[in-house]
Amino acid sequence: MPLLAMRGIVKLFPGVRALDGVDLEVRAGEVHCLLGQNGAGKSTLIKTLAGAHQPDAGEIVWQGETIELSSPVAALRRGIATMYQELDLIPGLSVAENIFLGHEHARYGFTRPAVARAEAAALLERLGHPEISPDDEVGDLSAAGQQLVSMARALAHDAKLIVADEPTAALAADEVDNLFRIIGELTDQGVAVVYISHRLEEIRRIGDRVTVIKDGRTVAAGLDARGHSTSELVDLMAGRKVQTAFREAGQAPVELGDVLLDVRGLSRAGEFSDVSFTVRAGEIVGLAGLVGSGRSEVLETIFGARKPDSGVVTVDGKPLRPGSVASAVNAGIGLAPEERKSQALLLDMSVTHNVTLASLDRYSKFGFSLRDKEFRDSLATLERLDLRPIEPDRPVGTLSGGNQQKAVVARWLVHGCRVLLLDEPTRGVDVGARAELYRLMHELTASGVAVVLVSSEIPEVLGLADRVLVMREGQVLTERPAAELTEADILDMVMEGSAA
Ligand SMILES: Nc1ncnc2c1ncn2[C@@H]1O[C@H](COP(=O)(O)OP(=O)(O)OP(=O)(O)O)[C@@H](O)[C@H]1O
Repeated sequence: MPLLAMRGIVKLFPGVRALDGVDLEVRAGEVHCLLGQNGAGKSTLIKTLAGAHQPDAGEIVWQGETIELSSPVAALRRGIATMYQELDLIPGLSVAENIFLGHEHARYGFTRPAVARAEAAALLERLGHPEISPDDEVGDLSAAGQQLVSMARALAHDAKLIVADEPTAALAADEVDNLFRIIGELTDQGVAVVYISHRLEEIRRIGDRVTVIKDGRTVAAGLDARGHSTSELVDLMAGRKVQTAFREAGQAPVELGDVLLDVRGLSRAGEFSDVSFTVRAGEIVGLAGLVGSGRSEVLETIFGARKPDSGVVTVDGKPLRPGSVASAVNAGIGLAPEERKSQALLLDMSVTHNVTLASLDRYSKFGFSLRDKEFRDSLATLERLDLRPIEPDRPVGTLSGGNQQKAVVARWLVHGCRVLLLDEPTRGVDVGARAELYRLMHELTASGVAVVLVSSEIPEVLGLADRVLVMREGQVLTERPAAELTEADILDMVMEGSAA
């Protein structure tokens, strides 16, 4: 008997059939991977399982019994715990309070804080992170720390099934290893894990079986994860052949032009110090390093969103006004930031409005808005990135996570900048759309755009960049042509701090 059987699950949103009869069967003790393109319905399915969405049709059979999950607490009480993409912890509460929230011993957190603290500390120790204090406020923890609290909460509720939705997206390599170790221990104890990730190599590493969904339907159920090649899985997800090379065979190398962007001695106390590099027209410079090494802060400072304590940024030899986004944008700099929700998108506004946000003056010449042009340009870019559903008037907040990320990147592609700063552009983006993004980046550099790329996926930095700066704790450890570095070199440097 499977631990969980979801059968014929249907979920409707206004105008969208997000799930159109999905089946999923999970056994105790397995890592069951859920694969699908952006917008396929993965998050909707697991929100149904977590009690956050009520299905419009279908049944959920849990340990042989048909059940209804009326709320996340109801699911948690049954032993179904979820770690969402956007973590569902309560920032104003402490670690211990979050862990025991909704627990039948909830009184622990509130009336017997000493017991709650001791149990929370024991759970965090078991998860390999005794340095996280039960009294810390959850909102102050890093993404990895918050995820551990979610995991501790699952353990506190004796979860029999843990759903992890892209848990590694915000983690550094050593944190990923720790997470996989914990997952291994849990499955050895009979806990099942439903695992969602766009990083297919992770599925090879820890997956037992795979279910593939496409357009809200199950297209392959319970495949043996190791019995199928990555390209077979990708083809099942996409329903077509997908080429995912960083560079295409026969693609001519881009001729580099003059230095476009020059960053000299840029420092911000507590974030990064003395960062210097240049980017020539047509060049991609990659910033490798762990989450928290200062890479995003460097990009934001170049963009003027943070003011440097010292240092200068010049474009075409002209210095920018420090701390002025207007000065950076006027000089042709664009930043596609990493945290799409908090920094980049106006969630209630339409897709088109969000994509054209940076280019409004181009489209409103002579005081009237050139709606048709705006519409055509953004539609063409979004079609290339395979935005789903391709409905330009839909509020961007109703798109799936990966599709929101595509909208952020599309904004700067439509805007046509000369220096493009990309912060984790492929986070949460499926393999097919990644391949298209890589092609677009190549076209941009071929037309003379200079690109600075931050990515936590080292193969991506090595595959795309001409030169790589390796950063650790706000310092640049080394700057080398990508061809002279291997993944292992970079990992050694970012973990140990030794410059190769
Ligand atoms: N609250 C909502 N309102 C309207 N439509 C929604 C809502 N939530 C999801 N959808 C739609 O449901 C479909 C499935 O989205 P879902 O987030 O489940 O995809 P996903 O497979 O998790 O994608 P990703 O890999 O990008 O995270 C998409 O078409 C999405 O736009």
